[in-house]
Amino acid sequence: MDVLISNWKNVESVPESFVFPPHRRPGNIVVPMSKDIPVIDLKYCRNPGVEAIQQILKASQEFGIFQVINHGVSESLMNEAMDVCKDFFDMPGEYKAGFYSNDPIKSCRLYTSTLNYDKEEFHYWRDNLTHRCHPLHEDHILSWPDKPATYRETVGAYSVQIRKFLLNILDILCQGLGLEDGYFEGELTENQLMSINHHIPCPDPSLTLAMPEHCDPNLISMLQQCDVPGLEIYKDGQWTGVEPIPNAIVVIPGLQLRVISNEKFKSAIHRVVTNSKEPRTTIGMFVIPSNNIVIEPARNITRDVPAVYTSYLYKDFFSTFTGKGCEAETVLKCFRLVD
Ligand SMILES: O=C(O)CCC(=O)C(=O)O
Ligand SMILES: [Fe+2]
Repeated sequence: MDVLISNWKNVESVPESFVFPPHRRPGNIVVPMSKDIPVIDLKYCRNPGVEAIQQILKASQEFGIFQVINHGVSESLMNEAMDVCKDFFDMPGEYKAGFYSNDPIKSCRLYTSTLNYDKEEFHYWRDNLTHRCHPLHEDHILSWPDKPATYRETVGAYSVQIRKFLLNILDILCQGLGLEDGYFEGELTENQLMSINHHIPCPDPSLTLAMPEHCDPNLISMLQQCDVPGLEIYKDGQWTGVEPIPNAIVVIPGLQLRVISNEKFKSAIHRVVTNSKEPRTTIGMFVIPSNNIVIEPARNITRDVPAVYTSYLYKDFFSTFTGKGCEAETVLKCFRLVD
């Protein structure tokens, strides 16, 4: 069978290599949609009011995830970006094969499950296309799909608008934490990856997952869900769904924000489940520090309270993260100063 699940047709049962051991299966439990995850209305503001700032801070403290509406990113551009991403996964297998790679160094790679496909015990029900998209160097753009024909133009414009949006959110968090102006400018936000997930309908969603339980290891992430649910967060001992709201942007502060905020902020534990009816496509954008930047609890915060974490290089955090099976608490423990 073809490795890429987006090439599979008429799938009648879950192949054995995608069936999880019983204790890791999502099972048949119906997970309700969360009524609590904050939905923050920015009313198209470049300079959001005090109320929105307070809401974003509170959401970062209590949930480590929130949704934003009226965010200023063009709705038609969001729809066009989703369309070109879906169209890419609908392209013939021979075209997509040119992008297939499990090499994390490659600036554009298409793979199934995880980059560890060859060694992992069981596979996740997803295909993923990841590529760099900041700065918009021609070298990067030339590595992106050239089909559908509008992919590069649309995704280029989308990357720029989403970056503006995420930097604006970081400015708000910077003010809210009382950090010096421009704290997140430069190397802390040097890289940006676009990560498109595609899941075909799964004949038995109780047996497998589309993405494992995880926290995002980077600085901050955004997600554009399509209208098909699947994203869930783990809070207060249970899983709840993140409702797909048309044109909303989901924001997840990453583990680096948890460290920089000295544990004031959370980074939501999340996973993705499959469904048997419809394909699901989502676009994620990850803002990532440069490898050699020092990450530490912000000094403006640790003037008054003890630092919870030691200083480290981002690359050391990231290699520990992948080395420890992407298990957030285990990794954070390696850099903790206090229990
Ligand atoms: O596709 C989703 O809804 C979530 C994706 C995600 O969590 C990730 O790519 O890190
Ligand atoms: Fe994630």
